Amino acid sequence: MIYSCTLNPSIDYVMSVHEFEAAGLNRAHQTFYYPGGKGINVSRVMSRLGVDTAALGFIGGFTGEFVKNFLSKENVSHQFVDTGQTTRVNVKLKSSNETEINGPGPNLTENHQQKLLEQVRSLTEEDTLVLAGSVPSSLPSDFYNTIADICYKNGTKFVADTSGDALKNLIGHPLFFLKPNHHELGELFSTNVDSIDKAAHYAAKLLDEGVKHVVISMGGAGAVYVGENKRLVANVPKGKVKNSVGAGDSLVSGFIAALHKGESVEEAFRYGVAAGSATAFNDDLCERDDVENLLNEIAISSINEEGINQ
Ligand SMILES: Nc1ncnc2c1ncn2[C@@H]1O[C@H](COP(=O)(O)OP(=O)(O)OP(=O)(O)O)[C@@H](O)[C@H]1O
Ligand SMILES: O=P(O)(O)OC[C@@]1(O)O[C@H](CO)[C@@H](O)[C@@H]1O
Repeated sequence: MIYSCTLNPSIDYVMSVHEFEAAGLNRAHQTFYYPGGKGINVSRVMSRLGVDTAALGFIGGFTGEFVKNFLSKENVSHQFVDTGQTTRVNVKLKSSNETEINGPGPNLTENHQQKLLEQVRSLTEEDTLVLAGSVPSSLPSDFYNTIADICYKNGTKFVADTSGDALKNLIGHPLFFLKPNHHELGELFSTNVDSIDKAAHYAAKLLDEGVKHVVISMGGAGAVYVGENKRLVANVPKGKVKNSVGAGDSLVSGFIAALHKGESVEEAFRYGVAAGSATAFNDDLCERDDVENLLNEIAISSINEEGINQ
């Protein structure tokens, strides 16, 4: 089973405003409410792609009820630890560009933490855990590492999608899959990753640190895969970007879902990029048909010492 874990879920309140004016009264012409948080997005996409999944994490209050009901309606299983505190609402403001305001997290006690860690301890080598998103400030800063260590001990495949210190502290742990975007990769190595070659170069360093599969997403500029004896590059399909929220999570989900179905690394990479773009071209997260309709538009080439090999 593929589990996701979201330490800091949300309701994503999406507001579209024609011409946003800071410090003025703006009226939205369209609004949506979605369950949010990176792990939850991974599970929603996973389920749409036909792979069994369950969402773990911390949730509470009336907003938490909304998230749970929404997931249940979509047939996404969930086993959240109840915090008794209102899950945050993250504002996604769409106008000529996108502005996000993400709320803080809940106050999580030792008891909450132990309940979640107990669930992680019950996973086996048959399972994959995708831990994704920010760490509420009430948790120890090495909480990702604690979960990574439990997974390593139990043979559970561990996938992480986070940034900043949580990402930095994880380096050196054996990870099954990591998908930083090129900015996050640059931050890790204190450099500017502004080309496919540089992305492949620094992604390979993550392999040396024990990561099995690395994908570097570069927004509209393509994506790079680096794994054992393999370096690949993908273009992204052309289309009108409506929503970048959850595009990275969709890539993670598509890649894991395809590998889980027994696809090759090349096909899983293509599937992941298609899922990312299908979400970018949609108001909500991608549907399976949207993803599969884009597969033909994505070319995968290998990168060798001399550059890209068509
Ligand atoms: N302009 C674009 N055109 C087509 N696809 C895109 C575009 N921007 C993003 N995508 C799709 O979304 C994927 C993830 O994008 P990006 O590199 O922005 O990741 P991210 O920063 O992790 O995303 P997020 O904004 O969800 O956090 C890309 O690999 C691609 O598939
Ligand atoms: O505050 P975090 O945990 O870093 O990110 C949370 C978030 O922005 O990430 C998802 C998109 O990737 C959204 O659904 C959600 O609102």
